[in-house]
Amino acid sequence: MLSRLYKILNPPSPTESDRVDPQKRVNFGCLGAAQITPGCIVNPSRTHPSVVLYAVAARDAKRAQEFAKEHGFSKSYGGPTGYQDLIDDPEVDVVYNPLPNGLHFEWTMKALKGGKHVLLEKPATNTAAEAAQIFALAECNNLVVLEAFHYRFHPAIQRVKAILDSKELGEIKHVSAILTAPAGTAPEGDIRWSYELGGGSTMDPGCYTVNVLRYLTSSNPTAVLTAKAVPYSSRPEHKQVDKMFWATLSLEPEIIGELHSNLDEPKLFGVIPRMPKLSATIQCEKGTVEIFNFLVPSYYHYITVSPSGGRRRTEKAYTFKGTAKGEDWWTTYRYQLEAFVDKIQGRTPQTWIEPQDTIDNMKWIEAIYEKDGFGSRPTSKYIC
Ligand SMILES: NC(=O)C1=CN([C@@H]2O[C@H](COP(=O)(O)OP(=O)(O)OC[C@H]3O[C@@H](n4cnc5c(N)ncnc54)[C@H](OP(=O)(O)O)[C@@H]3O)[C@@H](O)[C@H]2O)C=CC1
Ligand SMILES: O=C1OC[C@@H](O)[C@H](O)[C@H]1O
Repeated sequence: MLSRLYKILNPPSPTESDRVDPQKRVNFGCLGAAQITPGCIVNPSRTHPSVVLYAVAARDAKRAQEFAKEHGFSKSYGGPTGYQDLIDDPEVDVVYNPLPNGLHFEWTMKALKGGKHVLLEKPATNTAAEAAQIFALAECNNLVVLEAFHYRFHPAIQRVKAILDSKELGEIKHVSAILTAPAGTAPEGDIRWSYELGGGSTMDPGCYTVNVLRYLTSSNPTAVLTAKAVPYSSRPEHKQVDKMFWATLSLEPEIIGELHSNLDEPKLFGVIPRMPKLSATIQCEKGTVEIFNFLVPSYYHYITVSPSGGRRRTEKAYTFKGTAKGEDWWTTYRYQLEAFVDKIQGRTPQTWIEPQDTIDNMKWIEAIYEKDGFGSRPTSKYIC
C-alpha cells in the first residue's frame, strides 16, 4: 500500500520508448485554473505518452500565467476573452471543462462549435435537456464528449459490477450509496453553494450516488419515492441549495435504492472532523456486497462479499485481470484519461460512458430535486 501511495504521488516518468509519434500527441486546453485540474489532468498526463499540457485559460491573465508555470502548460490565455481564445487556438485538440456546473453547458457548446473534443466535469450540466443538446451537437460534429465520472474507469467498481452481474448472489434487492465530506471541504463562497452556478449536494457528491446506483443495477429508476434535502443556510440565496439530501428510488425489478450525500458533515463535538463516508452496499437475494471508497479507490478500498450463510471474503482490485492497460498506482483519473485518449484516437476504450447514461443521470438528479422541492438548477442563458 505504501509503495502504491508513493507511486501515486511520484509516478515514474515515461521512458523514451513510451513517447509517441508527435503526430499522435493530443494537446489539452483547460478552461479555468480550477482546483480539480491538477488531479484530473496534470498529474495523469505525466505518465500518458500522448497527452500534452498545451494551454490553460483563466479569467485573470496573471492567474493563468502562474497556473501554467506551476503545472507545466506551454501557453496561457487570460482576461475576458481568454476561454474563447483557448477554444479558437487551432493547436488545441481537447478542451477540459472544469468550470462551475452552471457554465458547463455554455462552454462545452462553444468548444464543440470550435471543433474540439471535450472532457466535461461532472455533473455534465444543470439539466438533462442541456446534456441532450450537447451530445446532439457532438454527434453532428463527429466529436467526443465524456462526462468525467472517473470512478467508473477504475477496476474496483467494475469488479463490484462483475460480481453482481455474475449472479453469484442472485438478484439485487437493495442498493445504498453514501458520500459525505467534512464541513469546510466546500468553504463559504465555494461554487458548490451557488444556485446560479449549479451548486448543491445532490449535484456535487450526490451525482455520484445517482450514478453508482444506475451503474450497478444496469438500469434507471422508475420513480423517486421519497426525497428530503436541507438547505446550506437559512439565507434566501440558499433556499434551493442543499447541503445534504436523502432519497429513496424504485428500480425494476423490485429494487430499492437509498441515496445520501452530505457536503457539510459537522465536526464531532464541534472540533473533530469526521472521516468521509464513501461506500456502496448492495443487498442481493443470497448475500451482500459492499465497497468502501468507490470514489477514489486507488488510494485504498475494499470489497466485501458476504454470501448468506457462507464464508465472507474481501477483494481488492487495483488493476484489471487480463490485457487491459493499467498499473496499481493509476488513479481513477489516470484510467479515465487512458480511455478518453483511446476514444478520440479511434481505439476501443476499456470502458465508456455513453451519452444516454449522462442524460439519464441528469434526469434523475432533477427528479430528486423536484421531489424534495428544491427544484432543478437554472437553465443556461446561453443561446446557441
Ligand atoms: N472529478 C472530480 O473528482 C471532481 C470534479 N469536480 C468538478 O469540477 C468542477 C470545478 O470544481 P473545482 O475545481 O472544485 O472548482 P473551482 O472553483 O476550483 O474551479 C472552477 C473554475 O471555474 C472558473 N470560473 C468561471 N466562472 C466562474 C464563476 N462565475 N465563479 C467561480 N468560478 C468561475 C474559475 O476559473 P478562473 O481560474 O478562470 O477564475 C475556477 O477556477 C465542478 O464541476 C465540480 O463538480 C470538482 C472536484 C472533484
Ligand atoms: O467530484 C467531487 O468529488 C468529491 C467531492 O467531495 C467534491 O466536492 C466533488 O466535486
